[in-house]
Amino acid sequence: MFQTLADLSAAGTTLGVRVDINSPLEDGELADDSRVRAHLETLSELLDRGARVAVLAHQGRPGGDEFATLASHAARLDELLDAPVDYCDATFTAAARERVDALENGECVVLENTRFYSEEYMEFDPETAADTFLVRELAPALDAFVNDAFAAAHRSQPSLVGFPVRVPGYAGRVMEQELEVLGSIESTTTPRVYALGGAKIVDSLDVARSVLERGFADHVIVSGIVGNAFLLADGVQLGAASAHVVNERSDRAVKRAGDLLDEFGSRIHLPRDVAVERDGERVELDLGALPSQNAAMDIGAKTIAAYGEFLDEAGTAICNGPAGVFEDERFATGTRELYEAATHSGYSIVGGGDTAAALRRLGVEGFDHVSTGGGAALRMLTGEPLPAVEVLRANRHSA
Ligand SMILES: Nc1ncnc2c1ncn2[C@@H]1O[C@H](COP(=O)(O)OP(=O)(O)O)[C@@H](O)[C@H]1O
Ligand SMILES: O=C(OP(=O)(O)O)[C@H](O)COP(=O)(O)O
Repeated sequence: MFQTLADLSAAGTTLGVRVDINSPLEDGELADDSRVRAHLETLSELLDRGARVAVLAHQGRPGGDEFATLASHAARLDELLDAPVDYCDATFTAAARERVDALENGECVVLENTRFYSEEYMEFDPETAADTFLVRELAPALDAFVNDAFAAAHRSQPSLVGFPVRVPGYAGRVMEQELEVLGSIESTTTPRVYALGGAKIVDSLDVARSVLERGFADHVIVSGIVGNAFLLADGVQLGAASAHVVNERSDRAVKRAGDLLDEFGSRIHLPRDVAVERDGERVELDLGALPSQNAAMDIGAKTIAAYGEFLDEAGTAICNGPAGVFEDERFATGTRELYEAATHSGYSIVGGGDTAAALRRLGVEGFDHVSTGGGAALRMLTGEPLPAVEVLRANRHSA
């Protein structure tokens, strides 16, 4: 097991608290604060108990269009938390350490985007991560480390796996709750239906193989780019545009999907129709009416109806990835209706940063558990260990 906040004597201690507030931005500003809100429980509890909190987090990826400072995240936390929240435009330098040292009990400072520092975007074992500048320079300013960043727990990066080597490590409330729900899938009610969509083809293929091989999945229903990969594997001539969207993400996806169909085809269900753009409008095409010059951007009504039957009868529905390009209202139908149907199952779980944002945008509510993680949730569902969790379990420092 691992230590939680119940094991932590927080009053008067200086804590490094790693959260995942990696969020959609618009013009460099926070466009969706769901992940920020997800961590309010942990941060409020620690601050109310008199801790001095230094928040560590990443935003975007180097070179990506959502790579930005955490200034707007800090401002939103200052609005949402009762305690004073400051922002420091450094992460591990002397300036950062001085700012952390200056914290009073019940105060919080958000340190700068960890990925502004090159080693953070590399993967290391915990001991090597503990020797990176970020961890080596900042750890002496901390009494303990709390990891609440479930959504990044699949990344073996310094700010996620290095600190528990140097100071006592604890799971935050988000981490604790996510591990409890996602770690007990195999004890949920059957039939279990996994709805895998979105763009993370490789992760989704990993999940599909794992849950089918282990007998966790009674049905896997596929949509999104993932569904298109399976259609191509099944010999459906979607068209060059759809094939390009699949192959640019993974040149082995179609082969891997084909292998899964060969081994588990009776439990994998593919779209029966897709939606494409034609003259600016949404047009739904049966598979027999393909190929299409334009890419398949959503699943069609026949698919929604067929998948809805699986979901209505499901004891548990586990979902990740939008069914279509939900950002375009013309192609949001599949996501809206498929995920509405998923909430009618006995127990419904959904994961993914974009998926959760899609559900908020489309007004879909009623899931029993909305995970903060996408890739992390998928990795967890494959039964693979999460590096940031394993280093907490190692529990190198007693409580
Ligand atoms: N048929 C499709 N063609 C192109 N993009 C798609 C399609 N279906 C879904 N998407 C895209 O998938 C993205 C989200 O997928 P993903 O990152 O896997 O979700 P999450 O972050 O929830 O794990 C969305 O931006 C959506 O536009
Ligand atoms: O948004 C995240 O992952 P997700 O898109 O799988 O939910 C996490 O913050 C991890 O970010 P990364 O995939 O850039 O390492």
